Amino acid sequence: MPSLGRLHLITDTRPGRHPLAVLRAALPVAGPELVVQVRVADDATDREAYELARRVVALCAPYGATCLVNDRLHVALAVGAAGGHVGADDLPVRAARRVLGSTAVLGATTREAESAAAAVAAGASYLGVGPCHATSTKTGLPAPIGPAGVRAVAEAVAVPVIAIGGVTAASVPALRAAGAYGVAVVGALSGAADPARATATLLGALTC
Ligand SMILES: Cc1ncc(COP(=O)(O)OP(=O)(O)O)c(N)n1
Ligand SMILES: Cc1ncsc1CCOP(=O)(O)O
Ligand SMILES: [Mg+2]
Repeated sequence: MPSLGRLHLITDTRPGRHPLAVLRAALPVAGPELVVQVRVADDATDREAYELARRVVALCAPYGATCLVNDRLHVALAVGAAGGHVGADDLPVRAARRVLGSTAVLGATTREAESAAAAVAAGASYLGVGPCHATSTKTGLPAPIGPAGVRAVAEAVAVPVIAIGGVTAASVPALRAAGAYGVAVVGALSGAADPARATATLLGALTC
């Protein structure tokens, strides 16, 4: 299993956003610490997901960064991504592991200790835990769990915990202190005036 980067950049494909420009800015700064999760809107076609993922894989390779694909594991396999991420509406973790194979990176979403342990037992190699804080990027989420919720999960499992939801550089120290191995962000990089600088700031908070 490849070692996991600490900064997970989730592609922002909302109108007016520029996921590949953000990625091009982040890659030289973060290199192998960057995990790029290709996430497209639910109504995007598989072809659109494939074309974006194919480009992300090619951009990541020279920097040693990792590409994962959210939800659509057939796209992950088709583009040669390192793995995928699944949540409650996606393939169950055990089925996802069967699809991706034993050596792939497989992330699973969880927000409490019991389901976290079950996801790891089923084959998850890391956990996406949140929402930690309020976010405007995804609707319909339960209340934020905060650093205390992250701690409860991190204490229950031995795999890396990636905190997600409203994460900024300012919130990273408390999440790290709670046991998060890394963070996943959309807005903190996609909405930054200077994504390269924002990447450096987030990385600095993650690795100090
Ligand atoms: C790192 C990480 N954590 C959580 C999620 C959320 O996954 P999911 O609950 O399946 O929701 P969607 O992202 O599919 O809308 C994630 N993508 N990444
Ligand atoms: C996909 C997802 N799942 C939980 S929060 C979230 C979005 C996180 O986006 P942001 O970093 O902009 O809050
Ligand atoms: Mg999902």
